[in-house]
Amino acid sequence: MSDKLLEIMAHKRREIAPVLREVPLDELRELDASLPRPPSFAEALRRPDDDRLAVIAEIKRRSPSAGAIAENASATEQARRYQAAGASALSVLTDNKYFGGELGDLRDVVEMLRREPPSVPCLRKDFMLHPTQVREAREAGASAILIIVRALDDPTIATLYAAAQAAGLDALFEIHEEPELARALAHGAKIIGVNNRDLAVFKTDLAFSERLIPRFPKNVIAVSESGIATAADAARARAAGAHAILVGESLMRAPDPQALLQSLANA
Ligand SMILES: O=P(O)(O)OC[C@@H](O)[C@@H](O)c1c[nH]c2ccccc12
Repeated sequence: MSDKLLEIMAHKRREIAPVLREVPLDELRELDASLPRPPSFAEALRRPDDDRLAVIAEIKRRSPSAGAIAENASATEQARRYQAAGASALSVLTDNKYFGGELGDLRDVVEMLRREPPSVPCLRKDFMLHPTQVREAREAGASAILIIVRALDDPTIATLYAAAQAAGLDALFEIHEEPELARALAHGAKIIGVNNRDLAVFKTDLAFSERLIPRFPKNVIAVSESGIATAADAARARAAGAHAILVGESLMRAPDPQALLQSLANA
């Protein structure tokens, strides 16, 4: 694990310590049954029959690699733009210290999307460690959580995935290198994203997607994440076999995010 990822995970562990408690699977099942059903993340990502790439559009104010991106962006305003451009799903950063987001952003975006259709599924983008965070995600109205394989041991991944399934949430398993693909598959991952960003040096390289996505079993939904800024990048991800791309920084910085999103989807 890179130093930065280790640092972030250590911070996350301290941050959530005060709210940690045991969360039985039955409690998550009851919670799921008591709340409105969120739209399906997995369904939204399967390549539609017109063969366009699904775009997961991310709301991210800053990052350790880029620094400030759009510090004062309104999450709901940005979500409206993505929705209007036909984003298949949204990714909402809820980590505050490193990414400038909060759980309230996810709540606000979900609420806006409920009031103003069409509904779009949301991924809670955060560093998941414990079922308490899964519970928070479901309460906020997320459709999916992120499981970063290289940041977690296998028992923790199993616990998180079981919690997500009990809560009615999909999980995006994030990998970066070959051994993590085997680990994700051993857990029964149905949606796997290749992070093109090497967290050790913060450089992005689409070659990671090109190497790994062709090794996915056919029934797995493939996502290419990070470093996608142009239609040519999106076309590379698509040629590698990606059903979906996850795009943050370039959409947050774009003067016209709708036009960029559409050009990526049509690449
Ligand atoms: O801004 P980019 O390069 O388009 O990348 C988006 C997304 O892939 C990136 O934000 C990301 C990938 N994995 C993460 C894990 C946590 C936080 C953020 C991320």
